Amino acid sequence: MFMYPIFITDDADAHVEIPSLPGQARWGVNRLEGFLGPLVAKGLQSVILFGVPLKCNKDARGSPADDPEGPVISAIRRLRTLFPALYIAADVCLCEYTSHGHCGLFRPDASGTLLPEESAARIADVALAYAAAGAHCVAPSDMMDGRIYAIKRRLMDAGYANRCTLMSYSAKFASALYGPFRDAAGSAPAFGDRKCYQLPPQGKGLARRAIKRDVAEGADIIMVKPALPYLDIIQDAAELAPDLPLACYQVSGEYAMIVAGARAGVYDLKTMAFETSESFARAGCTLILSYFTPQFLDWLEV
Ligand SMILES: NCc1[nH]cc(CCC(=O)O)c1CC(=O)O
Ligand SMILES: [Zn+2]
Ligand SMILES: [Zn+2]
Repeated sequence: MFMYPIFITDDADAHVEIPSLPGQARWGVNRLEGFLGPLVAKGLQSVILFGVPLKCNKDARGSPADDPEGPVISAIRRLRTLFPALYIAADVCLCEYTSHGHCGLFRPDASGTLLPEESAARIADVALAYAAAGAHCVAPSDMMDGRIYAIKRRLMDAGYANRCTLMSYSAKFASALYGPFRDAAGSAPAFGDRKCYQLPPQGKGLARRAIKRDVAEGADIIMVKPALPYLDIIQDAAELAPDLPLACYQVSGEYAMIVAGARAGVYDLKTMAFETSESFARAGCTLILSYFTPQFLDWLEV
């Protein structure tokens, strides 16, 4: 049930710890064999890749996102060769690659308005590039309207729709819990926030509509993010999309909070990691994106 989020940077030999995300690091492609080999031997089934470009030239269109020599495409290719049985998902977004740090494209006239159709088309280009590189799953986290249909259409037209799963971050809330991730990925917005395209925490109806819309647009997996504060939304998604796998993302801030609480003696780390994961399963999840995945491989002794 566990999918492990990993950060791939564009320095091929890098292994740099992320202070705000204890135990997690940014990895270069040359380090992936040593990093993941022991985990695959212990039963690791799947990963989701996040690109952390530090050397590239970011621009308004997020051009480095689908650079064939970029970290994500290089990592997909390398992992397919190294670990043929590993399921490889790739997060698809522009914020790590845009000069403004936002997840979509802006109207060029300084009005600060996003361009939903152009953004969805650009996201679809990036998703197709990851699918063509060998990703088993593409997971758009940008939240631009219409992106699921745009990606599905593009994958179908290029002959990849039956080879690449489309996992939608359907109910992604504008959360305070993404801080460590933005630190890790260098993707904090240069101005403003993401409240125009991520859901407000009180928006239960909006989340339900977003889930139904993504099912109708062709999503193969629905995701809810963050996880613990949104168990009701997970339960709603299980009801609204009963025939699709349901994922949740226990995000960076949730992970950091659990680790910090354990260090402060509030609870035992392992007990708390199990309790939260069991609550996701109870609410209806069949897939959990978790930074605890390597520890679960030990704890569960698969
Ligand atoms: N497209 C950005 C993205 N993709 C995954 C996360 C968060 C993951 C985490 O916190 O672990 C974010 C952060 C954001 O929306 O600002
Ligand atoms: Zn983004
Ligand atoms: Zn706004």
